[in-house]
Amino acid sequence: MLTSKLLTLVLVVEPGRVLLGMKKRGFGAGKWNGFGGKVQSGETVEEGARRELLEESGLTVDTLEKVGNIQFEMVSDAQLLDVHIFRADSYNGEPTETEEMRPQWFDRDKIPFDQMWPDDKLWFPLLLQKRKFAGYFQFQGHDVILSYKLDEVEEL
Ligand SMILES: Nc1[nH]c(=O)nc2c1ncn2[C@H]1C[C@H](O)[C@@H](COP(=O)(O)OP(=O)(O)OP(=O)(O)O)O1
Repeated sequence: MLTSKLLTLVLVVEPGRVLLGMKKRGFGAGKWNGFGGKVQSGETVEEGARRELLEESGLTVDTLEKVGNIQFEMVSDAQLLDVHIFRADSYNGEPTETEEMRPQWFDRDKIPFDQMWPDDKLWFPLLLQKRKFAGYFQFQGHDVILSYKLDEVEEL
């Protein structure tokens, strides 16, 4: 049976640019990504998102907007990754390098999709346009998408 692991991902967006972090270790190391990780027992998904954002970037946010939910299946792994994606349009603090992530701003038209998870280029345009989405991606390894479904939704 497929069980699933709850994960968060936060994208901090300013009018012309997006903050990404270079993942220095663990799952997805070597890729630019939003900030996030596993939801711990006893916390809500949003609490987990705020905690991971602070741990990985040094930032806090007043408002997190739920923008996406994607399930990832890695073939030969019995556990689905259930990733809840949030957008923050303002933040407090200064982006700070941590043991896990090196933050860097990218202009909206220079997002390094070739150094990101390959699904990101499909849903980033929706996130940047403040549209909500839900999806499912089946991966072989970390670079090949075998199949996927991605839909814009009204509510998450
Ligand atoms: N295909 C994908 N596209 C994407 O954009 N983000 C993904 C992704 N698959 C996973 N992620 C995100 C979700 C989450 O924010 C992060 C993985 O979580 P973690 O950082 O907790 O993993 P680690 O194994 O490094 O955890 P720790 O051992 O707790 O540090 O990668």
